Amino acid sequence: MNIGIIGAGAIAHFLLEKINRHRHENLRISSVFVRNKEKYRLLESAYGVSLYTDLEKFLDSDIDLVVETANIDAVKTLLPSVLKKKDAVLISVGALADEALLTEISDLAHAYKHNVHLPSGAIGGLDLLQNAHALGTVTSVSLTTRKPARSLIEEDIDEAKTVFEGTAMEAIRQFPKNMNVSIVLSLAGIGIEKTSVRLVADPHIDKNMHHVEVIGDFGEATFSITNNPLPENPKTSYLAAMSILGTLERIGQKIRIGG
Ligand SMILES: NC(=O)C1=CN([C@@H]2O[C@H](COP(=O)(O)OP(=O)(O)OC[C@H]3O[C@@H](n4cnc5c(N)ncnc54)[C@H](OP(=O)(O)O)[C@@H]3O)[C@@H](O)[C@H]2O)C=CC1
Ligand SMILES: O=C([O-])CC(=O)C(=O)O
Repeated sequence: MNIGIIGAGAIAHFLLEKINRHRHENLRISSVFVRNKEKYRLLESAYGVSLYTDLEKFLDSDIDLVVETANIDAVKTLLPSVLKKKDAVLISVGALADEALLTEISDLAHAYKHNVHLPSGAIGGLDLLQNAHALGTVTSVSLTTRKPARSLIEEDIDEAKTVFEGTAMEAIRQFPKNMNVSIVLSLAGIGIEKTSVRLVADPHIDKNMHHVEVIGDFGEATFSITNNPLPENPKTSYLAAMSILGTLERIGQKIRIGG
């Protein structure tokens, strides 16, 4: 499968390394959509990709699918055009907290017969949550995220501090680079207004920690992960980048686990 990536930051570099540098058996990144070609010129020789600043030319290049690794604004402005021509994988899932965009995306995906894949990102347990929610019997979903203080706030603190407590909707508004996990969790479960979130800035940790609690008729489930950060962007967990690779590998499979 030939892939086009939007964005060329920490996650994009992870994918270029794992797919192109290590010569992935079934995947190849051939096109990268950027805002500034000069800034990313080295990618062409390092990974054998072509850079594009023109979205239509990028979409008409030799790609089967588009992977977004940019940010929420890029999803809002670019995804509608992408879906008219290609399937898409999104990591800045927080964009879909915007109900109007979610409806537009869903309508376009149906009209143009394209799929939108949302990787689980820096968390897990979404299969359980989706199954438990199938009959509408999940009563509570909560997420507690702890990140190194410097990823969340500028002030120096000595003790862990709750910097946000509220709904996933408000969490992604206030922390668009850190709370995408809360939106994929909401979409898999009971929704953006009902999923509760606590975000803690902790000066004593160097990993991104997520703790999910789900309660419903099925019983109760908890899921905790301590994520190593991506060196190029410590706000972003290594697993988030890996989850895109996992999603891409599963797209072509005939036997799907937990699907
Ligand atoms: N779902 C999840 O669990 C997670 C989601 N994320 C999200 O993934 C996204 C990528 O993360 P990461 O790689 O660490 O981020 P980086 O900041 O390292 O990289 C972002 C890249 O996107 C580019 N970019 C921004 N806007 C556009 C645009 N309109 N068109 C083309 N390129 C653009 C930037 O380029 P430029 O040089 O032009 O600024 C940069 O190259 C972020 O939105 C992050 O919040 C991260 C972790 C977990
Ligand atoms: O990478 C993480 O741990 C989570 C993150 O930034 C996000 O969800 O936006």
